[in-house]
Amino acid sequence: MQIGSEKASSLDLLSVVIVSLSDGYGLDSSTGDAFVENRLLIAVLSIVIAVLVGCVAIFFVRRSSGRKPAETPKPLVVKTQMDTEEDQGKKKVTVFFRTQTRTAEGFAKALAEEAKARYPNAIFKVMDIDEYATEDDEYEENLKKESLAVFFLATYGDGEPTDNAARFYKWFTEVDVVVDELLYEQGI
Ligand SMILES: Cc1cc2nc3c(=O)[nH]c(=O)nc-3n(C[C@H](O)[C@H](O)[C@H](O)COP(=O)(O)O)c2cc1C
Repeated sequence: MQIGSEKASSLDLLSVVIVSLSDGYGLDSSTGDAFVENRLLIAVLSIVIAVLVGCVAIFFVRRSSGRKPAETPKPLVVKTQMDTEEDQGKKKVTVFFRTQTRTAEGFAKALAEEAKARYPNAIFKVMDIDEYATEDDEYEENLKKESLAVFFLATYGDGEPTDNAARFYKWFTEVDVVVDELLYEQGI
């Protein structure tokens, strides 16, 4: 080790520290000596590690710079068979049911099956009236889109609607009053 005459390398400095530490803490002096003797090996290992770290860094930098910015996903528009058929100008017929013990549902499905077989140019759909709309306004909005609507509605008590039709029944009777008033005003 030549400190003073030539500029000391960092390995020289490390050797001095390890030798003095091994002396100072009463460690086996061979530890420090072994380090000093294997300086070349340590130097080579340090270079190899530095090169490896550099390669890994370059790899990550290239990978991140090569990545395209995330594109905003386009809304997925899937045309259902129903949409396509509607585009072709087919009539849309919905068979509604309201039921307590499923008799009306059975009738609605039977009618739709029979009608499908007889009228291939129309689209038939069977639907629980309770699932047709979530808001009252939607009944009118959706019904306007139907070419034809058929209702199988079971009644209970004194001609009262079933539980699953209470909301539709309320809307329908209110609309009925409005329609009656309009007809009355027009003298019909
Ligand atoms: C307790 C009870 C009350 C009924 N009340 C009426 C009624 O007020 N008016 C009516 O037309 N039918 C009434 N029905 C007949 C049902 O509407 C009929 O059985 C219907 O097919 C039942 O349909 P669902 O199985 O789809 O619920 C009543 C039936 C039961 C069992």
